[in-house]
Amino acid sequence: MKVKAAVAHSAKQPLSIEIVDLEGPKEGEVLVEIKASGVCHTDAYTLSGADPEGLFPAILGHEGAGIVVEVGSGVKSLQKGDRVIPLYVPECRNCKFCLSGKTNLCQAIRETQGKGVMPDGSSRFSLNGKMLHHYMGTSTFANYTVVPEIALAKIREDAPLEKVCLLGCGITTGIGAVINTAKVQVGDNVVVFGLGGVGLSVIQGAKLAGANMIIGVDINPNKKALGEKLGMTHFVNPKEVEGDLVPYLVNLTNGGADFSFECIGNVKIMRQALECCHKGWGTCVIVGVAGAGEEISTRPFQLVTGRTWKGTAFGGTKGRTHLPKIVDWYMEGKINIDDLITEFMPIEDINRAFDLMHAGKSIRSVVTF
Ligand SMILES: NC(=O)c1ccc[n+]([C@@H]2O[C@H](COP(=O)([O-])OP(=O)(O)OC[C@H]3O[C@@H](n4cnc5c(N)ncnc54)[C@H](O)[C@@H]3O)[C@@H](O)[C@H]2O)c1
Ligand SMILES: N[C@@H](CCC(=O)N[C@@H](CSCO)C(=O)NCC(=O)O)C(=O)O
Ligand SMILES: [Zn+2]
Ligand SMILES: [Zn+2]
Repeated sequence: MKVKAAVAHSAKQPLSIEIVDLEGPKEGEVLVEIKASGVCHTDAYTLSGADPEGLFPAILGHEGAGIVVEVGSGVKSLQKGDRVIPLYVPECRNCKFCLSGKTNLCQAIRETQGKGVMPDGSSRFSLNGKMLHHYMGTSTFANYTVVPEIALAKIREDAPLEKVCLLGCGITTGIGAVINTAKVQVGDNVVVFGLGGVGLSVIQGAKLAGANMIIGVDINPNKKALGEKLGMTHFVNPKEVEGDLVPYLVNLTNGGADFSFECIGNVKIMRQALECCHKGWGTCVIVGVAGAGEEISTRPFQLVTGRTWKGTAFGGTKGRTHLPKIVDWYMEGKINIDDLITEFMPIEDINRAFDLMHAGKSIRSVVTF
């Protein structure tokens, strides 16, 4: 079939709206009509050329929601008409990782996903007979996409897809980082570096968890108002801090953060995020994605004296099991999605979504089809 897609022909180039060919779903696969997709910083990261797994040409996008149109042979858990959110972290419920009960990082199809193809090693997308790569197993910047059954969370019918698409990545990642990964407790002091869609969702997660101080750190002062609305108690602009940021934060928290979250993807800030943690027990959660070849460093003494570095993908969320409940939280008014959407725009305008992100003028743009 012919579908409309924003194609990334090569790194650093604007996306190009094209009519591309999409093959139907094969065994264990599902054809989904994508109704809306958020634009996450990770899409920009891959488009920038910094992603070691970045492949071109590709159809990017991993924060979508849509409706099942057709299921391939053997698909049992979904049927035509089901509302779904594609998962870049699938949940097969059968691999060593799923069965461990210790992680959400299902590895059933990770290898082919990283190569930009479906589990059988081929792509469903092509343009003028030339193969286009899938991206993160989801490729939501197209009005139709094919996704493995194990990478689709079925959600309730009455959820607005143009809103809950953001649960496909940023908001779930931020809230999950707090609840699943850090396990923030009532009264904890939390520092969040980077107040984009992810960091602001860490703030709302910390508020839900009953944190005491929720300190947001961002170089863009325009993030303050929304941070405060979502539960931030203190805003720190590093450009306005006299002296070093780390002792400033340690002093502000009376000894250091119980938990810090790096939601930028900057390895220098990852160090500051670790070092502002409380001696003896503070934990820094790495959420941001850093470019190819970048490494984190600190004095081992920071770890010897009781600080911990850990990381999270999709906020530790098991998509098929947990996302329906997180959609319920939104429908019940327990979590905020609406305020994080700064603009809806047709897919034709998707390059403006990247421009707004780079200019610090958006939280989440949502493209519709
Ligand atoms: N681990 C995961 O599963 C996961 C999921 C989603 C996103 N991410 C990553 O999380 C990061 C954040 O994503 P996002 O969509 O919220 O991005 P975003 O671009 O919307 O937000 C980033 C924020 O960081 C701020 N910032 C930039 N440099 C800064 C600095 N030096 N000091 C303080 N603040 C600074 C920006 O002003 C902006 O508010 C990205 O690296 C993204 O790739 C990871
Ligand atoms: N391809 C990158 C990895 C990027 C990365 O870490 N992605 C996160 C999700 S970011 C969503 O916005 C993730 O889920 N990681 C786990 C995984 O990729 O298996 C690289 O190679 O550096
Ligand atoms: Zn993302
Ligand atoms: Zn699995």
